[in-house]
Amino acid sequence: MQGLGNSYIYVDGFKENIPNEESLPNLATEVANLHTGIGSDGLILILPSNLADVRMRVFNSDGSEAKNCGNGLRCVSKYVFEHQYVEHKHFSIETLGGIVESLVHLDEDGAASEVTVDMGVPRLKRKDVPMHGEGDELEEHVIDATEHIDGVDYTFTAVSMGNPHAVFFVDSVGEASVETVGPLVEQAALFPEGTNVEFISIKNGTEIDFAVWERGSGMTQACGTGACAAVIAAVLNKKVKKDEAIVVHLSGGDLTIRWSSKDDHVWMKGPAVTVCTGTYMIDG
Ligand SMILES: N[C@H](CCC[C@H](N)C(=O)O)C(=O)O
Repeated sequence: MQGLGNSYIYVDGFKENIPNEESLPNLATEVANLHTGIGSDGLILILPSNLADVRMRVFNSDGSEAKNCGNGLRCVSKYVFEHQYVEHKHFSIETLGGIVESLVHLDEDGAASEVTVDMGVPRLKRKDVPMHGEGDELEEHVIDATEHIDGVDYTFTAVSMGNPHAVFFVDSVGEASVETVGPLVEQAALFPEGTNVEFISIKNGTEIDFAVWERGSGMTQACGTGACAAVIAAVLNKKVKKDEAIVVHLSGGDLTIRWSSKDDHVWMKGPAVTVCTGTYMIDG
């Protein structure tokens, strides 16, 4: 399945025997491989849950397990609704980053083509990103440029949506050095668990252009948690307003994000698409 081109191989843990724990990182890397596997940004497991209606586990293409995945949440929502694992259009999903609420929107054929996810409250304390450094409250941070980051001073805002994000403001997303600055920030010592890296430019009060270098997967077409982090960072830096429905233009398409001042929750709305189903022969 894919959400705005951010594709994962989804395994239905209600039907399949999930391989043993230690084999999951390698399985993620294996199935994600375009040439010797299937080809995706990673692996997502759809599982029963004791805490919510269903549970989602996310593995990046490098095998690392992530605590949240916005595009994944929309596709898991579509899948569990259409497979009748949930009784209503509104249900909860357990992730390592917390429990979120999902609402599927049906098209004229009764398919769940769009999904709204209440992504919960963003985490803005340094220790919750997590990010090293002094002071608890996050304000705009300057990362010291070195010669291998073309010697330019970059500023970014760090936000957690259950997973870490460093959001950079650039004049033009098309000219951003995503493939050079992205991996350097992803692995910067500042972030003990690494980080996803977003590059955004503010088009106007309700639109943001967006590119992303994902932790553990590299350049992807879209990052749902990253789009949420982008809007949070834009509000914190007074470039857009809370409660406004902000359209984030990602490479793979648009997401609508709103940070509500009523409950401080972040809402994400966007598409979810089933590409194909099949059987994968695990080596050995
Ligand atoms: N690479 C992310 C996980 C996938 C997030 C992204 N695909 C999304 O849609 O939010 C991380 O390691 O935190």
